[in-house]
Amino acid sequence: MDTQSPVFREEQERLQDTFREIDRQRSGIGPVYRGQDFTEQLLEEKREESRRRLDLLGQEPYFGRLDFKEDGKAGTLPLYIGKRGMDRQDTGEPYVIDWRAPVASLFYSFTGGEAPVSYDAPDGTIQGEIHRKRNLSIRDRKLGRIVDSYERGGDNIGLNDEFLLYKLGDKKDNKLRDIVSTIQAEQDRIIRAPRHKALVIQGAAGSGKTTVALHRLAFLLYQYQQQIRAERMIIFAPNTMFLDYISGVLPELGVGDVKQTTFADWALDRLSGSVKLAGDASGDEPWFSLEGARPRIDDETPGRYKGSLAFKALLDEKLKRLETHFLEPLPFEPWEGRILSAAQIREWFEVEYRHYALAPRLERLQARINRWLEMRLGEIGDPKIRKEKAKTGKQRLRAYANKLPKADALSFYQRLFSSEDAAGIPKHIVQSTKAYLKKSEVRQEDLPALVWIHYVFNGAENLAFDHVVVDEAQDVSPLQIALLNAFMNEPSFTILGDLAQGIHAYRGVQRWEELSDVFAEEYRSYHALQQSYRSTLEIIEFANRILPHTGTGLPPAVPVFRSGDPVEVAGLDAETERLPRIERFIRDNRERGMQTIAIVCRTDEDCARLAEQLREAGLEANLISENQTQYRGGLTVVPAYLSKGLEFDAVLVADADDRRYAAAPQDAKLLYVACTRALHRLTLMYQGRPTPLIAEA
Ligand SMILES: Nc1ncnc2c1ncn2[C@@H]1O[C@H](COP(=O)(O)OP(=O)(O)OP(=O)(O)O)[C@@H](O)[C@H]1O
Repeated sequence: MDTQSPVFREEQERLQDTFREIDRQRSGIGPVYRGQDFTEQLLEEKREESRRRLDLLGQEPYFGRLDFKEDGKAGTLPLYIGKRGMDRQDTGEPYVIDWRAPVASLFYSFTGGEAPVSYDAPDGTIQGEIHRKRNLSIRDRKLGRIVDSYERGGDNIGLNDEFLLYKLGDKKDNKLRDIVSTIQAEQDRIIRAPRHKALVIQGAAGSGKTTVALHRLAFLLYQYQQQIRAERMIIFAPNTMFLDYISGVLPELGVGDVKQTTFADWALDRLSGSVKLAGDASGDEPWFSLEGARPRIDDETPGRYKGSLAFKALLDEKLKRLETHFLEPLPFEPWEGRILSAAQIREWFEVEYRHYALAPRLERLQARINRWLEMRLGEIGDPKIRKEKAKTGKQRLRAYANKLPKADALSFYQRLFSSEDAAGIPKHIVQSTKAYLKKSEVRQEDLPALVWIHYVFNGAENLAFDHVVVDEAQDVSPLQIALLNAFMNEPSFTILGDLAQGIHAYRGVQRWEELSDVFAEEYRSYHALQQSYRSTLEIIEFANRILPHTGTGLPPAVPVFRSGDPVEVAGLDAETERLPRIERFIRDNRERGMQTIAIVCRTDEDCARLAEQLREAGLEANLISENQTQYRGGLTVVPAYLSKGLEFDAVLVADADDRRYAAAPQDAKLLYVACTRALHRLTLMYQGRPTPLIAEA
């Protein structure tokens, strides 16, 4: 829009006025209080929160304007919508509206037309009509672009997507960003879904699943301020590098303190160091290496079996049996002639303490026997005899305690896999598991069961979550979800993933019902996101060719109409051409302003070799490996299986030949992941025969 136009000038004035209001309020808060007065300290927390809010507003006060005419009221009200809200100090009128406020939902749900609209306010439904929807971009305190995506009575053709396309055309750095200014209606429905639901979201690659889940956390914190606390929300993601990549979004939305972890780290924490992971703990190796036939995946694949509800049922049955026969009480005889009967011990354990989980019950029992002993000692008048008896009594109590069974998750698990007890578990799983359990080592696939047993033994240690986000949920198991649900009073989940990217299908789910079966009917809520925002039309259409080979039966992703360069598939005549071609790809894309460039190889070894070759050629690349904790952006060399969740301006899939990506669902999923990482430019390179997965139908 022309910067000289009356509309631009009007918005410019509004913006200046907003900055004046922000500055006024900011200076009204006063300096930071550092004294000892308790009331002042409490007030300071509130003042600090206001400072943070005003700082955020100061960077970009708002991004949208909606002119709303409420039924029964005179005049149209321009509502300015921002990441945080602000009322005018003098009149108390809302001046900027928080994007999470009920009325702001109109900004997202409205997609055009003159029909009446409504939103749910705390006092009931409010109806009215929209007269204008405007996007405003503000950077460095300056008004940039103004795009009207709707004007009542106007022709409104083709305007709707303009601002979105402008945003999607941006180049990426090393962090995921918030999308508050362009949240789409289908995404908004998920973000604003009620709290007590287990939302399962199947979303195409690039449909905004991760972003939407993070916005949902910000929404829940706003909407349920009294019931939900950030530090009782938790995000589970596949690895620490991914957590680093998404770590910018919540602070941008003004949300702090949400726990972010991987399931393995969380599980190991629960088990407080009582188990050791085997060297090959992930057990991923056979599934990603190229050598030999890749194993078949079914319900008896170890990772899938150990994460199944069938295995949980077996555990529960054995745990129940253990509980009923847990204690065969023996009488306790602290010294000759003094006996605490087995019946009394049983009574304490089975009746008095029955409400406790096994481990705290045992602790209470021991403390009770100790108290009984102290009382008996107190009855002895002669101090000398008392001292003698105390000595023997304590010794015998220690010996007695040693004989009591232990409520220890690893021992129980080891016993379960010892031959006679293992009935019901497929033989090949028993054999392979027994081998490493003997060395007191476990694998990641054992962690859900171990934490489950630990939970049954110990209770939920007050660890109730208010909300749980599980990202890349196609790789998690029903037992994991059931376990997390046990740490919550009522289900409140956002579970998101894409079965077509299920490259860990040997431990994940094949159908979403496997996860939603964990919840009662009234909590289940399934959503599908098909529109993909990340990549150009050309890249999405190309990736859609691979999709049918994944065996998931998922429909093709729907592109936003953002056109770019065609996808390039380059055949090489000789190995000597490979490195120069890769170097050229990097150079070309840098010249064209691409900030993040990834070369995706099939295996870790392929990546290590290429990164070394690039280094020798003077190109320093970040080589991504399994234990990476940070994603740095720039030039990256990454194995396909670790590229999941990330995105890059330009992607080169090196070695897209028929050996590395054969006609098999697992390979198709890997290639699909690799190709869908690209925002603007995608090239595939191969020697020999190209992968059959990209053949045109
Ligand atoms: N409504 C939107 N407006 C602008 N950008 C969006 C929108 N929705 C998603 N995006 C962008 O699309 C890209 C993909 O988002 P995100 O990584 O959250 O998707 P995803 O579904 O989790 O992807 P994948 O499964 O492929 O990892 C991001 O760059 C995100 O900012």
